[in-house]
Amino acid sequence: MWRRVASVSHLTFAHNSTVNKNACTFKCWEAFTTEIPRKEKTTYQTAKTPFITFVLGGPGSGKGTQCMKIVENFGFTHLSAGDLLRREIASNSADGIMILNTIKEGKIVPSELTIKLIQKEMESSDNYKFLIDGFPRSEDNRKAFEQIFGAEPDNVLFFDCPEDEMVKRVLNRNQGRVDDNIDTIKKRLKVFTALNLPVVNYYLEKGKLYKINGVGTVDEIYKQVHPVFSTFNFEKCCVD
Ligand SMILES: Nc1ncnc2c1ncn2[C@@H]1O[C@H](COP(=O)(O)OP(=O)(O)O)[C@@H](O)[C@H]1O
Ligand SMILES: Nc1ccn([C@@H]2O[C@H](COP(=O)(O)OP(=O)(O)O)[C@@H](O)[C@H]2O)c(=O)n1
Ligand SMILES: [Mg+2]
Repeated sequence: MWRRVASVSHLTFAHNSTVNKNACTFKCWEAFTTEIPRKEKTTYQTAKTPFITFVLGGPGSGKGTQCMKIVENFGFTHLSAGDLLRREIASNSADGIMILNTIKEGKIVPSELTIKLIQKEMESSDNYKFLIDGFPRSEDNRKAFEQIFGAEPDNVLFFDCPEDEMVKRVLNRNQGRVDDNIDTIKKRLKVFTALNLPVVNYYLEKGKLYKINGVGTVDEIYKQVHPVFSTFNFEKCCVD
């Protein structure tokens, strides 16, 4: 039932969310009903079960903003695929120019490259709760992740936001991004509809999708997000 993935060696992956949830519940029980000797605590911390949430939504739908609030409240590590790719451009890596051109065109960077960056961050993290923001952006992203990690996300958030609202937000974002201009936004919206919505539908059919109304104030939207995670009792059981 459990599989250890060699490349993410400090994390133990479960095959489905039920198993993961039960593992977490068990740890809560353990932590609050027994005096745990130091040795057992160490064992628990080295055999962590990762909890993975994919965060999906169109450009400007509020993914990054809501991720910050989830991090504050539940102690997740936030991995934004776009931020990791932009960091790769800034580091003048061999792939930097290709990534820059792809982002300028609003297209999707080859899956293996994005996954390699995500994987590196997960490997170097002591945490086991990960928000993977802006990924998977295509069925190819999704399938490649499953193949490389041998795991699926525990749950998936989808911020549903009308196009005119997303365009307005992106044009006001002021982060100096090469893709936050009207020409690239139009391309990104087309890519979102053609390539990302099939991923959203895939997780909807699997019963893993939490569709969030992305219109309203940040706090109003977060009110819908909080219950998705509070059911897992992270605040109590998952203090690192
Ligand atoms: N609920 C909201 N209402 C208005 N503006 C928002 C809201 N949520 C986020 N923003 C702003 O919209 C822009 C895009 O948000 P961001 O979180 O970066 O979205 P995404 O990561 O989905 O592209 C940012 O400038 C952010 O401050
Ligand atoms: N999985 C991903 C995520 C982002 N990207 C690229 O990075 C760009 C910016 O992604 P982002 O997630 O930072 O964008 P927002 O939705 O936050 O505006 C995308 O438009 C793609 O060009 C990608 O190729 N593959
Ligand atoms: Mg973002």
